Amino acid sequence: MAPERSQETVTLTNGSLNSNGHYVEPLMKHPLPDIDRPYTYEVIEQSSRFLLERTKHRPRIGIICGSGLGGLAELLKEKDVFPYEEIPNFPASTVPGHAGRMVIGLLEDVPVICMQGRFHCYEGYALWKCAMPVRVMKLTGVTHIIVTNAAGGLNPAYNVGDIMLLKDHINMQGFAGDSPLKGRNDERFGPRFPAMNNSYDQRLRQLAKQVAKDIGIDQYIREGVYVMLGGPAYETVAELRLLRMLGVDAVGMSTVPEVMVARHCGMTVFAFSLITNECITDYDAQGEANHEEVIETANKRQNDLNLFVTRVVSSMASEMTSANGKNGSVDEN
Ligand SMILES: O=P(O)(O)O[C@@H]1C[C@H](O)[C@@H](CO)O1
Ligand code: HPA
Repeated sequence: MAPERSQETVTLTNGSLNSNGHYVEPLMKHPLPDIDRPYTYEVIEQSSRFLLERTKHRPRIGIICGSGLGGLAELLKEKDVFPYEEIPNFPASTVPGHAGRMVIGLLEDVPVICMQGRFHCYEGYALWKCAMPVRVMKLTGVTHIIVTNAAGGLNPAYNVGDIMLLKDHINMQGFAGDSPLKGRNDERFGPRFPAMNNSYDQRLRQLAKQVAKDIGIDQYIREGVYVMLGGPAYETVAELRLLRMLGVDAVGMSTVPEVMVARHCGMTVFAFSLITNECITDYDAQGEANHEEVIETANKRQNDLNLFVTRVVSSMASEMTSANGKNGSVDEN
């Protein structure tokens, strides 16, 4: 519609015309476009309050379930289940193998909050939005987070079905100037310039290795470096060869934003990749990476992984109890 010139100023969608008919930019409250403007503390608080008002549990341990690994949430007892579409400010989960629910309950007798399905940037979400549930967990009382994913094995010594404990990651998006921590920083979450070395807690890795030994799956345990690429396409041979030269052991499409946000707000992090497929680094190979294989491997390894995570959570809760007299629940404060 043509603007009305006879008025002093005329409002357009993004700005206005002044009395001389010149377009005037709208006053920007913040110099960043929406995609780089993360939810405020108050918005995150609204989501966490929604959960706290609807569950009696007060977990200090959070779990993010990767592709095909959401079966763990089914094991929770006395559980309260919240589909993402019911939680204020939550995005929708759109990927097969990601149920899209927050489940809060008891794993054995330890209270946990479990994301049954996560958000990926290839679904169209900004990195901060992919990781926003971590801040929601933080404000519900979570201090320790277990992040899991399905990943392609790039280290030639790895086999499909292995469990790689993350000792580090490469934040490839960061190389290109993107970050889940981009935009205005709220010190209530954490500092403007957080350190990222020692992101993957050494003690929890030791504990997990001991658990793997105790339950007889230590032959599958590896320790390595994970890289997140944007996806959704799997990698080319040349890309994989480059990543291997950079020291990458496993390739995926998630986890790094969540871990960065968790570390920013002071959480202790344990993360592992289930190696669901072998990365193809040979031009003559006939096979192709595909999501069906990823889900199939995850299903095959489900029982071992469920037991592994259950025991890791029990051991973590025992250590938290002996450290400060709390059993993994903020109830006990
Ligand atoms: O959510 P995760 O990282 O476990 O899922 C991986 C990465 C892609 O979403 C998908 C590719 O098959 O699996
Ligand atoms: N590449 C990237 N992401 C993945 C893979 C892979 O081979 N497998 C599971 N997620």
